[in-house]
Amino acid sequence: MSVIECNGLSKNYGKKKALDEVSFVIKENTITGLIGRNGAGKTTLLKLIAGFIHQTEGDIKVFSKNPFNSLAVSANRIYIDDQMNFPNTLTLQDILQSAASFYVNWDQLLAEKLFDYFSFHPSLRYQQLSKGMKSTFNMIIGLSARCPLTIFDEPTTGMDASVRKDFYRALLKDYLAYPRTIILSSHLLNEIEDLLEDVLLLKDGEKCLHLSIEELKEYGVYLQGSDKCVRELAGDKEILYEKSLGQDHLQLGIKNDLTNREIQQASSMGVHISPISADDVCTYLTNKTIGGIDDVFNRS
Ligand SMILES: Nc1ncnc2c1ncn2[C@@H]1O[C@H](COP(=O)(O)OP(=O)(O)OP(=O)(O)O)[C@@H](O)[C@H]1O
Repeated sequence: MSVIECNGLSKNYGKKKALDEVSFVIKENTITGLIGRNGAGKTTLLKLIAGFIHQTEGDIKVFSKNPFNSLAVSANRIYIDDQMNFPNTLTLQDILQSAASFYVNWDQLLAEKLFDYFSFHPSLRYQQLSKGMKSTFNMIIGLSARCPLTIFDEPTTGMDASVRKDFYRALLKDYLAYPRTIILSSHLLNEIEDLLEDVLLLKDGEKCLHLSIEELKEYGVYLQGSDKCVRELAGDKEILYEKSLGQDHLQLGIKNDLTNREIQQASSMGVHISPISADDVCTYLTNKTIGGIDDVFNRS
C-alpha cells in the first residue's frame, strides 16, 4: 500500500520554483532517504507531505488524503526538524508527558530509557539545551511517538558523531520492531545508507532519481586507464564524473550499462572497472560540473 503519492507536484515561492513537477510513490513501512544539495527542495517537499504548506500545482495524497490542513493526516504523522520549539514554562519531563497524551502510539518506556541514556536532566527547559542536545531530544520524541508516518528533516543537526551513530541505530532497531513509514532528509548519504531501503534524490527542485539503495549502489562504475582506451570504452554513455590522473591517465565515472562484451573489452584494454558508491553517485548527479570543485582550479 502506498502512503504518499505525488503527481506533478510543484511549489513556488513567488517567482522561485522550489519544487518542479515531482512525481513519486512511497510505500508503507519503508525508510526513504531524501537526499539533495542545499536548496534542492527537500524541506519544501517534506512540509508539503506534512500538510504545513499548500502546493502551487499538481497533486499530493498522504494516506489517500490531501494533507493540507488534514486532521487525519496530522494525527498520523510527526515532523521533526531543527526549528522545533517548546514553551519555556515546560520542563523536558513535562514535554514528554504532553507528547505522551498527544500521540496514540507513544512508548513512554522507550522515551524514558532514551532520556536516561542521553543523560537529560528532567527539570531542564528546552531552551537551555545546546543545538545537538535539542536534536537528540527531538529524536527521542520522533522515535517514541511511533507515528505511522515519521518525517525527520535533517535530524542530526549539531549532533556529534557518536550521538549520530546512536540515533541511526536506535532508529533502525525501533523500525524493525515497529515498522512504519519513515522519511529522513540528509546531506550525509554515506552515514545513513545502511538504514535506507529507498533513496529519493532531488536536484534544483526536480526529482533526479528514486531507487532502492541496492539499485543506487549499482548505478555507476568508474573506468580507469589510458585516456584513449577509457574514452573509447565510454563511447556515448552518460558521464557522471571525470578526473585526469596525470599524463594520459583518466578516471571516468559512467552510468553502469556496460555489456558483458564491453567488460571483456575493458579487461583486454587494461581499463580497470570499479563501482561508484551510492553517496558519490548522488554527489556526481547533483554537481554543477562533471569535474566538481577541481573545475574551479582547472585553468585549461
Ligand atoms: N519561505 C520561502 N520563501 C522563499 N523561498 C524559499 C522559501 N523556502 C524555501 N525557499 C527557496 O526554495 C528553495 C528550496 O528550499 P528548501 O528549503 O526546500 O531546500 P532544502 O533542500 O531543504 O535545502 P537545505 O538542504 O539547505 O536545507 C531554495 O531556493 C530556497 O531558497
